[in-house]
Amino acid sequence: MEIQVLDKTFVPFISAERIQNRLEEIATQIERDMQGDIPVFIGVLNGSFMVFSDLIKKYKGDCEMSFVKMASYIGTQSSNQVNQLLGLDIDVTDRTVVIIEDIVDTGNTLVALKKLFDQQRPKQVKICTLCLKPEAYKKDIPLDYVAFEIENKFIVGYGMDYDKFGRNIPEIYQIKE
Ligand SMILES: O=P(O)(O)OC[C@H]1O[C@H](OP(=O)(O)OP(=O)(O)O)[C@H](O)[C@@H]1O
Ligand SMILES: Nc1nc2[nH]cnc2c(=O)[nH]1
Repeated sequence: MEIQVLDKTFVPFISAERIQNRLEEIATQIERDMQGDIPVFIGVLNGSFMVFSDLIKKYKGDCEMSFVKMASYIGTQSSNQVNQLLGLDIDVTDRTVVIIEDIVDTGNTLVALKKLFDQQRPKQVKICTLCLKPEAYKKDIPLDYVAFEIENKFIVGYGMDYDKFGRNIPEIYQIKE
């Protein structure tokens, strides 16, 4: 069923069930990769709040967590300028950091995040994203955990907004063109 968010129409794209199944697999993969390390999960607000919450509930090992807040998108377009709105409140020196994103698109946000974390000399920084748009992503930062590779079209729901609306939709919708 199509939905309307503000002036745009969206069609169903990734169901809540598919999201949960992939997050289960990724949580298991991260646990296996940690090899005794206690990771610090970092959620990138606002968009990652749902994926962060669901993923961390599926992670069985010990972990710490915190959030940073970055913003680059205006409407359906990347602004090419990433602003840090809320900084890091945890010392990640010598720690394994797992950054959790809802989506990697141009990668501009990721570059800003990587810079922010590398300043603190962590042991390693792993990147986890629910969605990746491979056609749009032209940066060379490797992505460690990708739940869904998607085409280069705007999506909404499951934490992701269109002009501040639609974040509360429990599954992902794609723009109808
Ligand atoms: O790879 P990029 O082109 O940088 O796009 C990805 C970023 O865009 C969205 O955030 P946004 O800036 O819209 O802020 P939000 O999380 O508050 O929605 C999303 O949550 C990612 O952080
Ligand atoms: N809501 C939303 N935010 C994004 N940020 C980068 N790409 C997207 C997208 O497709 N949808």
